[in-house]
Amino acid sequence: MSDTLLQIRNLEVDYLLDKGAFRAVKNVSFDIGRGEIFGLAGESGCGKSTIAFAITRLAKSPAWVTGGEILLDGRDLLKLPEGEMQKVRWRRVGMVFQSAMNSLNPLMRVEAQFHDVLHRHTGATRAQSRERAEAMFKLVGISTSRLTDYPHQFSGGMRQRIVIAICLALQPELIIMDEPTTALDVVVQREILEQVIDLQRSHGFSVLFITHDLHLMAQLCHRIGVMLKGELVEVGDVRQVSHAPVHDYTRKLWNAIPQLPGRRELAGGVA
Ligand SMILES: Nc1ncnc2c1ncn2[C@@H]1O[C@H](COP(=O)(O)OP(=O)(O)OP(=O)(O)O)[C@@H](O)[C@H]1O
Repeated sequence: MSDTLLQIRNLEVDYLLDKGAFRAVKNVSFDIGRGEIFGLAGESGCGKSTIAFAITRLAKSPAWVTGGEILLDGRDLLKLPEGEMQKVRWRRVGMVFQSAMNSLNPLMRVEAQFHDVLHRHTGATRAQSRERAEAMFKLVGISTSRLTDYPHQFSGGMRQRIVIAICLALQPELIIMDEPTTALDVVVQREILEQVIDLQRSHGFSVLFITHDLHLMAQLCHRIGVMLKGELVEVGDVRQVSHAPVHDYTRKLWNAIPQLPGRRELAGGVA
């Protein structure tokens, strides 16, 4: 088994608009290793979410993948029949999106939502789902007595933890987190992300972490890719990208972060 879990090769994604095709992702290539937290940074509209949707093949019209490969353990996801791809989604590649809190069904008790996902993907019985749901609730720090509650009975932060718990219940090898906590206040954001990192360390899954918050990204990720207008302009380990950025745009991104008193400026990056 290779150390590389996901290989994105020369990915190109267009949005087919009335006025012609708009290329949102241009010849992008990067790898994510097993157990690696890979961050994708860049200003709004540079194509980060388009890549996340392409990996999961959840991109909807007018998005169109026009070129490249997305290899998961060497198999090109872009070539899988939809039925096979459904088995990959959640089971091997979990997703926590910005709007994840809203992805819970308001009319179903949380326990039933665990069962729904677990039964569909693993054929779990109700008792097995309950057991798994309890274990996951403990992991994300919510009392198991609340499994019978409805989503509206939880705070925003708790709902996001629940989505993460459901995602983890299937033990995916890769979790894509696209602005997973942006809608939450900073304290809750940090708490949740610290928890995800703890879980990542104990469970060893890989993470593709997408956020505007470069500072947070530098704290959480092993490697970072920086995007500009659909192109990946720099990829490197977190120390290199933050302390010795090669691309001018990466330097600009760092310099755009408000400096804390006493912070050193290093080669255009921050220390
Ligand atoms: N449904 C769509 N139709 C047309 N263009 C789109 C559509 N969705 C995204 N785009 C365009 O594709 C480009 C990439 O968008 P994308 O959402 O991937 O960027 P992003 O880096 O994730 O931004 P953000 O950080 O704001 O979420 C942008 O120029 C955007 O306007």
